[in-house]
Amino acid sequence: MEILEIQNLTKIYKDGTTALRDISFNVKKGEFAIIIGSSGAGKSTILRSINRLVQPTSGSILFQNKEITTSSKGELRKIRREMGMIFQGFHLIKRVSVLKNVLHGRLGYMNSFKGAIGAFSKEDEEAAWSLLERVGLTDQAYKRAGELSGGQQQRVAIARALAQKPALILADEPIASLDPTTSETIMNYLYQICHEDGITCIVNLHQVEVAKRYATRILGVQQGTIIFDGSATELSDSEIQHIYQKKLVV
Ligand SMILES: Nc1ncnc2c1ncn2[C@@H]1O[C@H](COP(=O)(O)OP(=O)(O)OP(=O)(O)O)[C@@H](O)[C@H]1O
Repeated sequence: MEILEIQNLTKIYKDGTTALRDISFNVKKGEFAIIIGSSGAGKSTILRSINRLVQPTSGSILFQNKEITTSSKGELRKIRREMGMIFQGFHLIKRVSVLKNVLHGRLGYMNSFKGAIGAFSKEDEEAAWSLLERVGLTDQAYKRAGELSGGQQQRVAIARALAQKPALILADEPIASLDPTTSETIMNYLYQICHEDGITCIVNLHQVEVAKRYATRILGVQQGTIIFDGSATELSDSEIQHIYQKKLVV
């Protein structure tokens, strides 16, 4: 079953930069898709278009059969709570506790008054504790998020994304600022939890070897176009060279 259907997506930024050129691809429920490509290829623009942090110039994005590119503010709020987002820089609120950060994953389901005063339900609190347990951080729950190591902060970000009970997780360079061992831990958590819970995941990565290890599908992007779409075993050295090779500008 398709969870995401992207058709003829183009993004031209205000300054005239064409970041995406007429790209089309579908994602099936349960896929762990990894997008690779050199810096500036358009990876972030793809992810940000999917949750409409970026407004596409043209094209269509259907998420669970709902059109994202033209949805109203209210519809977008509902759509976004089913999409967890994980960033390179973690995007936690550093001065509040780890537990509160995880609970913030529930804000999209609360009215703004309850959200503002932090009136989380008992059910939400229990769920947050069990998510912290899944990412091995119950002993850090009352620490301020900013006191944690980078790898621990990314685990909090994963738990926060899961608190949304998402159908889809979008992870934009989740290991770019972490050392190799910590990166492996993060990828293991992300892969395992998505696999166990049937959550579809799209990850942007720079590290091709890591992509090959985890991806059920790899998308290779070059200058705003998808030039490879296949499995890790299909991604040969020459394909990798092709993806990372810059076209000559004449
Ligand atoms: N807000 C913006 N305004 C203008 N151009 C932008 C903007 N954001 C991105 N771009 C440009 O769009 C192109 C694609 O950028 P994008 O960030 O999607 O690439 P990327 O593959 O994610 O790169 P990286 O791996 O370095 O994060 C690049 O040429 C970039 O400079």
